[in-house]
Amino acid sequence: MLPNIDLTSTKAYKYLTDHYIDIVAKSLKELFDTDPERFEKFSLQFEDILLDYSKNRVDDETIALLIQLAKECGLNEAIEAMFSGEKINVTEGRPVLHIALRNRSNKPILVDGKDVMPDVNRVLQQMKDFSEKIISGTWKGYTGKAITDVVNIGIGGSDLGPVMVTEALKPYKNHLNLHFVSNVDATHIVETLKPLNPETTLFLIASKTFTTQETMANAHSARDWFIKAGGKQEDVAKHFAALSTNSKGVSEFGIDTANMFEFWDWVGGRYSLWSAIGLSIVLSIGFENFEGLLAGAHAMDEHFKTAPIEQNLPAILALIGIWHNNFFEAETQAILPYDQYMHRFAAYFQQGDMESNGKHVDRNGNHVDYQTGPVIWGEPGTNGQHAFYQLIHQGTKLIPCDFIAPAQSHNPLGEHHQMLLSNFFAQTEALMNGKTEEVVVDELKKAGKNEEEITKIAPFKVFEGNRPTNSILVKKITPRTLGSLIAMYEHKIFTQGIIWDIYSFDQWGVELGKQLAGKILPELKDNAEVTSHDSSTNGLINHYKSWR
Ligand SMILES: O=P(O)(O)OC[C@H]1O[C@H](O)[C@@H](O)[C@@H](O)[C@@H]1O
Repeated sequence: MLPNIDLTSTKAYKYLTDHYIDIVAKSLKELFDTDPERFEKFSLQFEDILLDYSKNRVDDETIALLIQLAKECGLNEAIEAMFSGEKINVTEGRPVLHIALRNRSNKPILVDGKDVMPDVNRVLQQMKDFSEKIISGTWKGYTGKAITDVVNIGIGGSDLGPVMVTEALKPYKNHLNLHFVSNVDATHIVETLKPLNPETTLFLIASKTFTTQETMANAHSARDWFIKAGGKQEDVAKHFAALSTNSKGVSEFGIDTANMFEFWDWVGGRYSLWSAIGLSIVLSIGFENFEGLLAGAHAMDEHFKTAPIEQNLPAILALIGIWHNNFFEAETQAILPYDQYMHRFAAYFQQGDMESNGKHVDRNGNHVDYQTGPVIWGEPGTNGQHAFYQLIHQGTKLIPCDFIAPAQSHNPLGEHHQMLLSNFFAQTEALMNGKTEEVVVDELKKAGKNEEEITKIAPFKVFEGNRPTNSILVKKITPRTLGSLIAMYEHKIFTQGIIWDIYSFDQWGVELGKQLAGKILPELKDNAEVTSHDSSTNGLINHYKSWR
């Protein structure tokens, strides 16, 4: 079972509250000046991933206390509970076993006394066989032509992971064109289908539940498009496959269960890219590369499970995050990849983190009296620098940032990569050191400004600095490294959920909107005046009816 704790009553939390007062009085610059070992001390390496967390407002005592906090909150016991298949997703009565999907050791993992690994391996084999046929062109469409385009229809966890990974690993891509349709806005499917030929298009209907409104609507429209273009009902089997836990729903839709790639209720949607949901990834980069991704994640799983907290990358990232979130009262966390291929990484972890830890009820069902999950956001560097970094450097809000960059580019063109990385290094340095008034005045003097001009302009050019950042430098974005990176963030989220005493693996918060939309949909069918809601909702609906 997960440990029962009262976060703010732990000894470590109380010590950290006092310790915070000492730390806020010190600047990051001072911390570096007084400790020449800081980088060595506060950086960790796992395979080809270097995490430098020295540019955070922490000292030896902070780290020791944060580690104590993790221990008092039962992190080690919780890790053991997850890996051994305990039903730690209590509100849904399920284990949490995305780690089984990438368990390359094949050591048995039991759910209700049954090893899940044979099923995991069976579906992986099915994905391998299917993808080889599609990629090699031996699988033919209804007019005998090979598949050229794959459309994944899914939303949330059945979309974001595959989109993010296929983009991040584009250098490994084969000849197949990948498309992703998620939004119920018809524009998404209409625009996607416009250039496609039904004879050479394969649809993957990706939905854990196979009941999600958006996905079902898009799947039906895709099938209508296929039939309208000349495909027959019996041809559907050659052009539609399902990735789901719901075999009944799949056969009711008309997809042959031979074309169904199964997964299980112990895989959370936002943790499902390692499951059959990853079929679009396999089709895009081939099975071997997908195995590389799984192996990277598995290696990180082993590290998370076995490394002591002080050397444990996900745990340290989580603790630094808690320090900012609960003591510095930072509301958000930026994820800033200096890699164009990783442009959906932050969007992916918006779901991963915010759907997991956006909870205000603790594991006893009581309202928490402290902050939980942060707002996650970010864009790739250097684009972000020319958009929102102004606020990070000089705004009134504290924005802890994770900077991520590969040392080796997949596109070594001229000096581009050095330019990119010079920005990566410069930003965290600038955020840490800032620019004092003295330096600003000196620069203005050198630029020939007079006293009056200097007094006027100087305040605007001062940077306070002291802005915390993590730098995550990887050798190269390969399937293995990406797998490790994703798993690192997954376990960071897990660790924080444990310490905040919340359930990270349910998502009741997405239900209310769904229910209400289900109630409103029939009210939109005719032009009768709607009066069943508040005046705003009624007013909006009736106005919509008058305009359509
Ligand atoms: O794969 P499904 O079942 O279509 O769910 C898609 C998404 O639906 C909801 O928004 C949530 O439950 C998400 O966690 C999930 O990823």
